[in-house]
Amino acid sequence: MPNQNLEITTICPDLENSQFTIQSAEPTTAMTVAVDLAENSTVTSCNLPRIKILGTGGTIASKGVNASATAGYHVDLTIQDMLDSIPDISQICEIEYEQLCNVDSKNIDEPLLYKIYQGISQSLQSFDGIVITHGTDTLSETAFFIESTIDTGDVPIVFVGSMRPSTSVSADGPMNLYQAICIASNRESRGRSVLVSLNDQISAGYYITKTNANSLDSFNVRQGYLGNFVNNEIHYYYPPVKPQGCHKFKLNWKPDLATGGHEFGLPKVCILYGHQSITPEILTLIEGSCAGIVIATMGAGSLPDDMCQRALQSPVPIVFSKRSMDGMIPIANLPIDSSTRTRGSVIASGYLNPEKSRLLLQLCLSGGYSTEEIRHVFKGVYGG
Ligand SMILES: NC(=O)C[C@H](N)C(=O)O
Repeated sequence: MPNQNLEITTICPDLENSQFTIQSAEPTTAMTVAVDLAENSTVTSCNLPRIKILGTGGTIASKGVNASATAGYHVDLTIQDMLDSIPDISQICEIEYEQLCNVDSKNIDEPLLYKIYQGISQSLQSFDGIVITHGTDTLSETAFFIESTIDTGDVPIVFVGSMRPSTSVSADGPMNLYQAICIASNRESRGRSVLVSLNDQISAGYYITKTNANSLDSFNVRQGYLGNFVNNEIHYYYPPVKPQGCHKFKLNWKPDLATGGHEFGLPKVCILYGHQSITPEILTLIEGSCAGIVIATMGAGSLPDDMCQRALQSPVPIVFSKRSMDGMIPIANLPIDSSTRTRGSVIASGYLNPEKSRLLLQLCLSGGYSTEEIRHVFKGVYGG
C-alpha cells in the first residue's frame, strides 16, 4: 500500500531517467521521532538525512508468474513500486530517486556502468547517503568499479538487491531495500565508502562476492562482514574503515559531441578458466583481440608448466587469479623466467577474484599503466 503521509513530486515523468522527490507531509512528527531514533544514530539532528536512490533493476525489481515462482521472472517494478512495499521511512530520511535503467544485471555494460558512476558522482555533494538497487549477479562488479573510481568522502554508497522476485512468498526485496535506506541514513555508516546490504548483513563492496546462485544467503565475504541489521538496529563491528590498498582511478571517459553520448572505452580484458589439460594455444588465440588477460588459476596460481612459460612471454599483461572463492595468489607461486629472473607479463591478483581482477586490469590499462605499475596496483590488494 502506498504510504499516505508522503508527498511525491515528479521532476521528470519519463521512466528512464525519471526523478522524484519524497518528503514527509508531517515534518513535526518526523522531527519528534527523529530525536527518538537518535539513540540508534539514525539521525543526529532535526534535519532528516537526504538520501538518493538510484534504480537499475535486478530481481528486486522483478515479478514472477505466481507466488511460488523464484525463477523465470522479469524486471517490471520501478523504484516507486518498490518504495510502496516498504515501511514508512518518512521519519527516517528524505528521499529523492532516479530510475537510471531497469534491467537484469547481466545487461549492465560499460555505458550503464558509466551512467551509475555519473548518477553517484552527481549526487555526492547534495545527499547524505546514496542507495543503488541492482541485480545480484553483477552487483559486486559494479560496487568494485565504483569503489575504484569515486572518492566518496564520508557519504555511504549502499548497494542492495534481492534473491526472490517481488511477487514471491517471503520476497526479500522490501526488507533489503528498507535496511539499505536505513543504513545510508545512519550516521555510523559515514566514512565506510561502498557498502553492500543484503540478508541483514553489511559488507564492503570491494571484497564481497556472490557465492550462491539461488539462496537468500547468496553473498559471502571472507574479509568479514562490517555489521548486522536486526530489528531496526544497525550494529557495526568496527569503526569506519575503507579497504586497504584500494587504488583510485580517474575515469577519462569524455562526452562524445557527435552523438551526444559518451566515448566509452575500457580496454578489453578476457577471463580464462584454468583446468587440467589447459594448453598455451588458448593464449595465442586471444592475445590478439584483447589488451590484457585474467586467468582463474587452479589453487593459488597453479597452471601447467608450459602454460606458465608461455604466459611469461605474453605481449599483454596476464593476471593470475583463482578458481577458488577464498584465498589469494602469493608472488612466490608465480612463474619466473629462468634467464632474466623476472616475472615477465605475469601479475598476481592478490585477494581479488577473476571478475574484479578484470575490472582492475581494465582501469590500469585505460590509465596507460606499465606492467610494473599494474603490478604495484595489484600489490596493494594484499599489502605487499
Ligand atoms: N538476484 C538477482 O538479482 C539476479 C538477477 N538475474 C540479476 O542479477 O539481475
